[in-house]
Amino acid sequence: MEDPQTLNATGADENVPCNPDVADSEAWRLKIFEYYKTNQPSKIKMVNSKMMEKWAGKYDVLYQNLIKKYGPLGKPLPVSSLAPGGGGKKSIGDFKDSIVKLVAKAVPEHLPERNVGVVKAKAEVQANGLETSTFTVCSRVRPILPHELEQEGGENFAVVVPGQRIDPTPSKPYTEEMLACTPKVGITGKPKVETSRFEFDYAFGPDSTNSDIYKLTTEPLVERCLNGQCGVIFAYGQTGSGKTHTMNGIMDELCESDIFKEGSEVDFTYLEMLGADIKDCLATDPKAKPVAIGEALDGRILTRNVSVHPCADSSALKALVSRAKSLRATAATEKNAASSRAHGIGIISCKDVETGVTGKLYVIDLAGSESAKDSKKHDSKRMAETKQINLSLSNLKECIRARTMASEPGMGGIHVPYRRNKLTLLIKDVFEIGCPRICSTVVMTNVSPLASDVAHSCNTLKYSGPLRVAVGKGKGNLQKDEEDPANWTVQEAEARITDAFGSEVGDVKAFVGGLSGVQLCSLPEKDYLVRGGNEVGKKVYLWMWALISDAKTRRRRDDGTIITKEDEEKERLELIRQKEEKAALWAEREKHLRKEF
Ligand SMILES: Nc1ncnc2c1ncn2[C@@H]1O[C@H](COP(=O)(O)OP(=O)(O)OP(=O)(O)O)[C@@H](O)[C@H]1O
Repeated sequence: MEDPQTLNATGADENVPCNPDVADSEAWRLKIFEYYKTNQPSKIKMVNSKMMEKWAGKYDVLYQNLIKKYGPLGKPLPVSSLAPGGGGKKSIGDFKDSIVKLVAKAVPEHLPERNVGVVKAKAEVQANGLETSTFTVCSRVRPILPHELEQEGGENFAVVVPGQRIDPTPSKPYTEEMLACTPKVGITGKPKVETSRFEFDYAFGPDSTNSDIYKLTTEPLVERCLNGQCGVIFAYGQTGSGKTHTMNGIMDELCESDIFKEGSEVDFTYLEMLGADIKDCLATDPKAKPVAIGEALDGRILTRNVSVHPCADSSALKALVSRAKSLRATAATEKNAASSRAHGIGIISCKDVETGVTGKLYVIDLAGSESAKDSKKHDSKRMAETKQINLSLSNLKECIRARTMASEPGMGGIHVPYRRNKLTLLIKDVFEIGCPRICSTVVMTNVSPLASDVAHSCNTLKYSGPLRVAVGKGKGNLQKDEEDPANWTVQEAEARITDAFGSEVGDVKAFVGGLSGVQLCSLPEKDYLVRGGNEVGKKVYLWMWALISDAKTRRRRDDGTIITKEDEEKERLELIRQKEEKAALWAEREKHLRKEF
């Protein structure tokens, strides 16, 4: 066999034998092996039987391609000229037009009508008393920005796009896809895209406006808030992916919403949180003490040194929102021209003046997640900030994952670590299993459309998609717990209190005051004392809490049915019987053994 060096091709088009002496596969294998060893040693593993089979009869073409891609034998091209993803002399940016066409092919032409009720449908599962916390997980890809469009060359073109609306199945009644088309340049030097599909409740494209998004995702949360419950929407994603744009847009829409209704009082608070440091953005006293968030013995979340701003009407709320936005923007530019380095938390409270029941709506603009590449140039202070941000984001994801897992039938005993972080502690109701105050949470995953960000976008989408629990999938088949006060209607609450306390409470209708069980659960002790007097009010309050804590520790079978006290007693007696039977058997055996020896 001829020495491969003597067949040395010094240029892409030279000396490559079309019908070479070394025509047999083994000789070509050695030749290609030598080539990789010299020009691309890190890929030497690729010379294997699979490759040889694939290129059988076309080894000369393969060799030509290698020369084009990695340079003539012995003169490898510098690494910097190789495109990411395995390209040759040309980079991904050089194939912009072809890749844009390939991405366009992946986009469906006609989409069926959109289902506009996903958040509400999930709320109905809650309304049955079957689930206390539901998650709707959406994604939004922002448009390419004018300055990005103006950039010549590079990877400033869109590869993340909304895809199909998926046909419904019982476990996935409504699903939309987000596609991430990762551009690559193949060994033949041709561009291609690898399409990854991610499923969400809603996938919003660059044409969707904040107002569209508000209607589908946040309007139902306003209803929650007005009913004394809890709604949370937060934006999560890479720095510069559009979180602040989305959450600010949602707050603007909220100012114009139905949140102002007769008989309710609206308050607004805006906090900024970085690790354990919490700042009240709307504090009027410059010497205000640091904000503190903690948990009371009875499980309520208490905040200290937080300014609460009453809003008489929409223009008062607008003024506060725009002050919070501008303060947040100033803080961001002081530190970094582009980035919010802390979580921004807007809290709207709606108090029913008659009943005192307060609903809450949280609009949370999370600090941007950063990859190692993004934070390479940070100084030590910025690195410490990044660490804090990444820690709290990972805790938040862990809590959502654990809470959604706890919604799967048969998944008992799951720990949700919401106390590890002030952000998750603040929105504890979302994570507490069996929390009497029901919560609807919307997770908005923001991604950049750019080819240069596609790896980060894929990671973000890959992580957030599975957090979604399909409507009715969760514990949809759970047996309703009739003993849990959170499930009582107004009439049931009246009947239960009458059964337990008879005439002791006096006028039971006045005591219950038209509140449902879940509303009664969220009343503080002092309200019970006002309703029933110090002695009886306290008795009813303690009785309610005993029922609530029993409901929280109630055991269930895998099929979702409740294990009642009687069932537990039967189980206990059966265990005793089995133990006694075993003991008797052993006693009998021992008797026989004694006889034998
Ligand atoms: N849907 C959109 N339409 C138009 N412009 C958008 C959209 N989304 C984002 N932008 C623009 O993109 C830029 C970055 O967005 P934004 O500041 O919201 O990102 P971010 O994710 O909050 O970043 P960071 O985490 O660094 O704060 C802004 O100039 C914003 O106006």
